[in-house]
Amino acid sequence: MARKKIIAGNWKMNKTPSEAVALVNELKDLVKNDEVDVVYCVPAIDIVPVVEATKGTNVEVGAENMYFEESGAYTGEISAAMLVDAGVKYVIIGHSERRDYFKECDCLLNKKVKKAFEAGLTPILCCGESLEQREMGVTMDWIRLQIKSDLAGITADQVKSMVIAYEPIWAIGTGKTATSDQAQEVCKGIRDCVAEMYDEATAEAVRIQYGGSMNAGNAAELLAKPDIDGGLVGGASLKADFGKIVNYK
Ligand SMILES: O=C(CO)COP(=O)(O)O
Repeated sequence: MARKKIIAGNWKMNKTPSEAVALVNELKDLVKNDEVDVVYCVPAIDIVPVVEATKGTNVEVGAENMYFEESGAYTGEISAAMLVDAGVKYVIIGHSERRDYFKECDCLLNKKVKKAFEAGLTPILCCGESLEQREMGVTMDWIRLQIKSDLAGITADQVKSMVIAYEPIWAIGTGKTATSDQAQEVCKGIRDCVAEMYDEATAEAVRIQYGGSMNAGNAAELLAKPDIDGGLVGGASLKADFGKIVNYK
């Protein structure tokens, strides 16, 4: 069965609650497309108003992060149960900005992935290499390590339902997109890794996005590749361009 494309915006630390609602309303008609899944991953404080503003539309809401503990004394953190209760369906886990600036390691991310599934959220697990790693020729070794650690103990059925985002760090926010061939090669490598860890059926089902300077101009070429099942879009998700990415065909 063909995998349905999933185009997700990652708003990062942008948009106040009132700006968020204004953006949702601005994009409402532009992002209509029932052939793809459309997701807005928004800052925690924007979740409640964005869930409200997207009611009755084709857009689902995601979080950009969460903590793995159930509840308790974890000042500043947000639990999976809070996200679910607020109407969130997806959660980004292990974005390179969190791995880098907030020192999130694979053992923590594995706990977050487990908790997300336990709560009924769909994880969007990010992986990707630095420029130095690419130049050293260890891109796939590094990504395989990330995936194997972050998915430890996760079942085949869970993996079938999740999303993996390949985001080369050197392409994030730099305007320097991976070529569609480079992106395809790694997305295929990720699928092969899933096949090895689980089986062919799981590898065929899991959706793999590309992220890194995706925009209205390059989306169609990237999304035409056989192993690229969608995009995780940063900068271009904050403007009308996002509608063009969703309607890339
Ligand atoms: O990090 C990204 C999405 O998670 C990509 O960001 P840009 O699209 O701004 O490069």
